[in-house]
Amino acid sequence: MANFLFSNVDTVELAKKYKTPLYVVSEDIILERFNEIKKDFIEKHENTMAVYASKAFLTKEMARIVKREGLGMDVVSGGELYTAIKVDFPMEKIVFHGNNKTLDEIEMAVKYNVGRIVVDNFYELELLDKMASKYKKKVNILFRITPGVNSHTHKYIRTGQVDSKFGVPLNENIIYEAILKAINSNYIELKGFHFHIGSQLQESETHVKSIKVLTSLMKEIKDELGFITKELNTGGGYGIHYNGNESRKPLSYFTDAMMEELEKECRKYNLERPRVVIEPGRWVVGEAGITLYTIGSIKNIPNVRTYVGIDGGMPDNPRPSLYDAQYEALIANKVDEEITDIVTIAGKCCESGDILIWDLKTPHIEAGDILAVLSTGAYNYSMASNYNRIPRPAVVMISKGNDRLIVKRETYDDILRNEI
Ligand SMILES: Cc1ncc(COP(=O)(O)O)c(C=O)c1O
Ligand SMILES: N[C@@H](CCCC[NH3+])C(=O)O
Repeated sequence: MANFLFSNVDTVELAKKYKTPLYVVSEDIILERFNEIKKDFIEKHENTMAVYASKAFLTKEMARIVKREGLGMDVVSGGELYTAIKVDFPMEKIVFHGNNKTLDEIEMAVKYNVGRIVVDNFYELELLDKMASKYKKKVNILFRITPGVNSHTHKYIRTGQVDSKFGVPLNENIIYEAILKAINSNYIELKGFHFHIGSQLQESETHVKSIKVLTSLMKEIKDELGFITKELNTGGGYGIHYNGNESRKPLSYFTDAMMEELEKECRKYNLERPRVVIEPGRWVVGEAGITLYTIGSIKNIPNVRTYVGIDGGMPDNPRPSLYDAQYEALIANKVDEEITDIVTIAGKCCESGDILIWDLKTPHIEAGDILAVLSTGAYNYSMASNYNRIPRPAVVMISKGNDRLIVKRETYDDILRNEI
């Protein structure tokens, strides 16, 4: 009987050693992605920078890897920033996002001198101006702009359309006012703009359209306000393979298309090409992670369906119930067995919607088999909860055939830790 090897490590042995459910993350795959970013974006195009969108997957060890590899990091909360602070991440390489940063978060950003604060609205601009003046520091900002393009992805992970909670709307009066306020502040240095149009995108079309929109804005505000855009942060959003036809395209499929459009438009408008920043999250870690579960109860409803129960589900992977996300999976201890059955993988929560995979083709399954769900590296650990008071799984990182624990499995006492 053959076992499933993930990044050259026997996953059944990992399940035995660390128990299940278990997140397994391959440092080898993460490094392949970082190397592709360096070779095909940073070194290929001058005056560029890449920041890893830490919301996809962040632990102290992940932050150390990003730091060691020399990339920047996008954070979206005090908690993500705190993780970076705890590993002495270079603060000038931090980009701080968020549509409603709290005063405490703004203070943290100013105090620790984060490299860029991406300002989402006027309210934030005012709070930031006051905070920077209190600390007598000049802060570097970008404005997040909603470019008004519709991306083809689930509506909950679309962000660039006109009707979005994120960013400054593409409205002349609003944008001019924002820019003038920033320019006239003694404590704010406006470097340029940011857009992020959505996540798990399969085509570069909306990125390219957004570049068109932003360059036209850059031209207009240069003419009208004399403001020169020095930096353009183009967000992330590059898709990966989960299931069916979805694929992870080479990074350059997106970045070359954007750079080409940007250079063309800058020539057309006689603008100097700004520094370009990218912020991939899912593309870096999505396929670098899998989740291992142990199979327990099996319920066969004759002529209807077979439900296969696992020891995790919605709390460690909320994506199927949130976005109808579809995953591929296999029986890790039976990879060479003939596929004979079609089953539905059910999580253990008290929710009918806690189904991880509908109609998965498998060999004959028995209790005790190990299920490996693929492409769970992004937005699984980071979105995990303790629903039904289920402890969060451990995270194991594998590198060059070796495994190491990077996050301990939660205990019941961890769940009760803050309770009085
Ligand atoms: C501002 C910003 N940058 C980067 C990302 C990373 O997105 P993705 O994981 O799709 O690359 C997100 C999340 O969608 C985001 O909101
Ligand atoms: N959490 C989402 C992605 C959100 C992207 C962040 N702006 C997902 O799992 O697909």
